[in-house]
Amino acid sequence: TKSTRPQRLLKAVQKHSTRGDPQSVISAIDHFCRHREWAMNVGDEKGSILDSVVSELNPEKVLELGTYCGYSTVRIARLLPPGARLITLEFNADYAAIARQVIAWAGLEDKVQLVEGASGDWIPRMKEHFGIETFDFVFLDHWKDRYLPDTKLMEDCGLLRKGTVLLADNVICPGVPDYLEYVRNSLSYKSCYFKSHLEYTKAEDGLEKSVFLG
Ligand SMILES: Cc1ccc(Cc2cc(O)c(O)c(C(=O)NC/C=C/[C@H]3O[C@@H](n4cnc5c(N)ncnc54)[C@H](O)[C@@H]3O)c2)cc1
Ligand SMILES: [Mg+2]
Repeated sequence: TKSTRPQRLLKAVQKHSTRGDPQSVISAIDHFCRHREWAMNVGDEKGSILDSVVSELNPEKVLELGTYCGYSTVRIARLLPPGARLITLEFNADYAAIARQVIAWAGLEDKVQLVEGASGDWIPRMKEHFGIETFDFVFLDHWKDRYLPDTKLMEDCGLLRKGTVLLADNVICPGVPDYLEYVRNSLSYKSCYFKSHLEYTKAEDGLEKSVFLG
């Protein structure tokens, strides 16, 4: 039977990158998406902005919503200090299976916990199941109509603390108008927009960085 795009992306990683070398995995995926098949990874341009936000923050506890093939998981985890942990949620079993192999190939499985399930089910269980008090950094890149409800759910579950940084992908394309309106107008957030482009294209897109003020 015909392979899927994530399966072909994984093959490209295994063929064109070095096991245990996260940067080569990132470059292999970007090359595949630019020259073979576009895929909805945050990409190299927005990825550099993601890198700078993570490097500046040096987070211990990270949550990623929407793993897909694990590209941004690898980008974030490669920058985390020893002992830091990234929990990434993915409810599509096929994507989760590919992402696990990409993360393992990059040699980052010790820093990453991929949880197969829906954000709405797992956010309320973070404390009792993973012993998480609060997150230092959250990367939102899942279905766009879930950004706002999941942000409110994280607030309600006490998972955000003064200074927690939320970074949201695709705030222009596909766009997340309800989420943007919320974080830009709420007194509980200090928000700013990083203008960029939709991965591997010339279309405008960007990341919204929102600091929770408590
Ligand atoms: C019009 C238009 C269409 C597409 C684009 C291009 C474009 C560019 C982008 O960077 C994009 O991120 C997207 C995009 O749609 N991303 C959605 C990403 C979902 C992944 O997350 C998973 N997931 C979704 N909801 C949940 C959930 N609750 N709990 C756990 N996992 C979830 C899914 O299983 C997928 O693994 C699209 C641009 C413009
Ligand atoms: Mg995205």
